[in-house]
Amino acid sequence: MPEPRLDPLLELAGVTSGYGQIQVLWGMDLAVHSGEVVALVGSNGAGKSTLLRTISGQLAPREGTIRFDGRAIGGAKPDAVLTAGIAHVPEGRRLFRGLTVRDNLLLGAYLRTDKDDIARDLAWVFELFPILAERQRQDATTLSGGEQQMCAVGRGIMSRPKLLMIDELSLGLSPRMVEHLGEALIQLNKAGQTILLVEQDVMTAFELSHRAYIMENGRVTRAGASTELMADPTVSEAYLSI
Ligand SMILES: Nc1ncnc2c1ncn2[C@@H]1O[C@H](COP(=O)(O)OP(=O)(O)OP(=O)(O)O)[C@@H](O)[C@H]1O
Repeated sequence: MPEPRLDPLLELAGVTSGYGQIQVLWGMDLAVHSGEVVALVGSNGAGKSTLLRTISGQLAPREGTIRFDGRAIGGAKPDAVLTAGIAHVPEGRRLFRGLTVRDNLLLGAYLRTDKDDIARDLAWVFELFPILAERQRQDATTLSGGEQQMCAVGRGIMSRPKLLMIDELSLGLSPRMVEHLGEALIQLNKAGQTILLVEQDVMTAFELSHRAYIMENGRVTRAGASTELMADPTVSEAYLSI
């Protein structure tokens, strides 16, 4: 994996967020540097998806700041966040029924006008996931679970994001498929893509990332280099056995 640069591309400081009366995030601090893969792990309900929704503009932070690429983006609408360069691959893939794989992928580029580059990026997605090229005329919702995840990640890539956020890469997939997707993510990162990965499978998360944050009840409880967290007995006792 390439060495990350030092300037934070994404920086959260003291972010609180939630739904109506329910507060989920309680002062989140987090940084992602250009070139890094950063994993966010933690048990069910820790607030990982809520954090991604708060970054991508589906939820507005109640307190704290979110800076991306040198600008404050906290509270910006989803389209503005996407235009600023953050793509969010949601949990559950959310592909559009009645649209082909190709059209679902092209939807990721709906805010772009650079036709030649869009064609080049589509070819790149097909290089990363050759099965999608084979199935490009098929209704995307008839793909297998793993292929749907490839299509969802591909749709994220099609916005040519500076930061690609993926919620639960491995959810419901076979170990072989998770390995295949993981290899594609490593290839993507080697090509320069910065990635923030939410992942319940802690081993997969550590293996794919440079650094990781462990979240519990809406707060960061541990953070560090993934290799160090993996080797830490208190972490392995708490997370790697489940
Ligand atoms: N739309 C919503 N309305 C109200 N509460 C919600 C909503 N979505 C999530 N929550 C609550 O927010 C808390 C955090 O959920 P979130 O999905 O962010 O956790 P998570 O860490 O991603 O968990 P999981 O790994 O199970 O997806 C949970 O208590 C959940 O019930």
